[in-house]
Amino acid sequence: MTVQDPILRPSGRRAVLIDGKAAAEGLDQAARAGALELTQTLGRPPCLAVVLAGEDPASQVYVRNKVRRTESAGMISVEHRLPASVSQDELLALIGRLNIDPVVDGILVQLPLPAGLDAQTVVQAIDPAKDVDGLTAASAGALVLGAPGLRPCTPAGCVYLARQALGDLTGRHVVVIGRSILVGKPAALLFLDADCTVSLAHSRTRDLPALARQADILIAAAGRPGMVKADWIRPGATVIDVGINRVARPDGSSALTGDADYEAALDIADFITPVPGGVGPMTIAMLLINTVRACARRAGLAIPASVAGTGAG
Ligand SMILES: NC(=O)C1=CN([C@@H]2O[C@H](COP(=O)(O)OP(=O)(O)OC[C@H]3O[C@@H](n4cnc5c(N)ncnc54)[C@H](OP(=O)(O)O)[C@@H]3O)[C@@H](O)[C@H]2O)C=CC1
Ligand SMILES: Nc1nc(=O)c2c([nH]1)NC[C@@H]1CN(c3ccc(C(=O)N[C@@H](CCC(=O)O)C(=O)O)cc3)C=[N+]21
Ligand SMILES: [Mg+2]
Repeated sequence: MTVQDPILRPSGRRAVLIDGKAAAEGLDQAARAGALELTQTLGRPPCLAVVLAGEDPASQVYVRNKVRRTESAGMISVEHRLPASVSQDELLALIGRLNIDPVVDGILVQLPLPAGLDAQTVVQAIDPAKDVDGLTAASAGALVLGAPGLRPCTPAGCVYLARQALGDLTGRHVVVIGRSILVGKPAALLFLDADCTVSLAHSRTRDLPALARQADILIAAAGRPGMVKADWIRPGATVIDVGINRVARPDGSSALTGDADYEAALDIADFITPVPGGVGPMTIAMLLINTVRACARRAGLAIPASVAGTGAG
């Protein structure tokens, strides 16, 4: 009898990649169909306003992608670029104008904000009806209560990809690493809503590798490249890697990498999301879906059938 390495999958089969880019393209098409329907009913397309303060290069890349995909889904994108020196009051005044602008359906304030600005104050100024990031107190409260509302995009993307790999998620143990307001905390609530058993881990969690090994679905959202080692993963688990880390390569160029030791994880997990091409594209897809939903709700119309089953909430 040969003794199997308890970690390595006996068959030697490698994990199946969950293709977030393909899933996101499907959702973009759904958003496009919904946007077209609303355009015909309302006589104007759904509109997303993106507020970008400062010059953070990563934020500029994301915002460019958001604008491009919003427009190719047949929606209007209005970009508001402000200098890093913008005052809190100027930013709040802009939010106030966007809140009362009848043709603006969604408002996204790109985070992080430059030093000196208080992100919570600015985000909480957004009209909850236009809160396509799902970050206002009203949206967070609706998520806790299980009431209808706009759900945070990245966590909604994680649930969507987990369902794509596994189907029904009932009873699965989900371990979320990271408790931020943007990702970890709402991800825990959304998986709870999907009838999973959820553990929410963070930097003070004791023996995180042992907890992670209990996960059927491991959500890595700590922002620590390569943190999730092979022996943190239960053989056959699903790994959803939210981390977006830019790391320097020996030749001086830079590469994008997630929070999992990806190459090693391929031998242990059954399903894994790559970085890039995993959760990242899904975040933008859910933003487009939320913009369609916000537009329909604001107009008192039913959510278009093409997007009704796609997002969360
Ligand atoms: N794919 C996408 O669309 C998106 C990707 N991201 C990426 O996801 C990652 C997380 O983002 P975000 O939530 O905003 O980050 P934050 O820095 O706001 O939060 C990180 C969380 O991870 C926890 N953490 C950090 N280090 C450890 C550790 N060693 N062990 C356990 N927990 C740890 C922190 O714990 P504590 O609270 O105790 O400090 C904190 O709760 C980043 O890489 C970010 O770039 C973010 C948004 C969207
Ligand atoms: N208010 C707010 N809402 C956000 O949702 C928000 C934010 N602020 N601040 C920053 C984070 C990060 N984020 C990403 C979105 C898309 C990709 C994405 O498309 N990534 C591509 C690669 C992009 C690249 O090459 O850099 C991929 O993973 O394949 C990544 C990360 C949204 N965030
Ligand atoms: Mg297996």
